[in-house]
Amino acid sequence: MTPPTAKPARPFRSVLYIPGSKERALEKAQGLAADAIIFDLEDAVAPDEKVRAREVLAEALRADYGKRARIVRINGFDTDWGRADAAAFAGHAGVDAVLVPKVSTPADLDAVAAVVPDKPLWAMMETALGMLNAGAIAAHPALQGMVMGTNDLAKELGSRSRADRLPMMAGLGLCLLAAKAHGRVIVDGVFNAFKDDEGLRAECAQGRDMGFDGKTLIHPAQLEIANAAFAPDEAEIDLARRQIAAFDAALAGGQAVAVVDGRIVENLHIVTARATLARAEAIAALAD
Ligand SMILES: CC(C)(COP(=O)(O)OP(=O)(O)OC[C@H]1O[C@@H](n2cnc3c(N)ncnc32)[C@H](O)[C@@H]1OP(=O)(O)O)[C@@H](O)C(=O)NCCC(=O)NCCSC(=O)C[C@H](O)C(=O)O
Ligand SMILES: [Mg+2]
Repeated sequence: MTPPTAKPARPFRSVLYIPGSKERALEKAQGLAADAIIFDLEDAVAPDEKVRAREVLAEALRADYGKRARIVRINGFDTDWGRADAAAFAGHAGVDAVLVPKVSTPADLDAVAAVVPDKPLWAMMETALGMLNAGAIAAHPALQGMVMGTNDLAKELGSRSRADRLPMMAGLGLCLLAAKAHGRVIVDGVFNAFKDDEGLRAECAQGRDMGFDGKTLIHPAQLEIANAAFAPDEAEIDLARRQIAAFDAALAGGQAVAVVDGRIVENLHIVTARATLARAEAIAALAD
């Protein structure tokens, strides 16, 4: 069975990691303004806690998380826990997708898909080999989304942390191209300094400019900034509406080009304008 992997219309502006071992945080997340939650069994859970966290999470996911997408990050299949994690959440009604860490080749996804044939998979993009194979990974039939793992990538590269993320750009760009080419969701990596709002705002703006669908987060205090950064603002919505109206009028007059605010508007710009309005509607629908 191949699970449906077409890019969902739902927004993924804010994707919050929650350690699977933290009951209080698991409960709190039911009321947080996250578009999606990554329930983590991998790096946020200590080795001695892995088995308990799996059991805690399987129970916690029976609760109502509303419209938030529920994604479980399992341990790798090269660890003592990965296969049992996958088996525990295959067929679990409270799980929308399974996130596979450190995906380097499509074969890493094949192995998990064999154990979890009923769920879409997401891939952590965080190894150098994964960057080089991004196109083949994005093309995998079970894949729905990609998550940048910029901490692990920096570790592999031996790069330094910079505000402009210059050392990350090749990897971010390769994964973006791959995700867009195959119609997958792609969300940016975490911003570790979770008390630095200005730094987070700048990194969200950069990610949005590049074309990411949203940002992964590590603390509830980061939600509002990501939700705002990855939503179309009033000016973008207004421009999209005016572009569509002007283009329709141009077409009615037998023209294929309109001009709005001194810039040309052609068919391709209307595709973007309609996508902006659709994103705004999908965000509004979350509140219904
Ligand atoms: C970073 C933290 C360790 C901070 O924890 P803490 O000091 O407890 O924070 P606060 O006291 O400010 O917490 C306030 C309340 O918020 C709740 N809380 C905290 N974090 C979360 C969360 N992530 N989700 C839901 N709720 C959360 C606390 O329970 C408090 O609630 P209350 O009791 O009602 O006051 C901590 O935030 C944390 O553990 N964050 C997640 C870290 C994590 O998941 N890391 C792994 C993912 S990052 C990664 O691996 C990326 C990738 O693989 C890569 O390579 O880059
Ligand atoms: Mg990682």
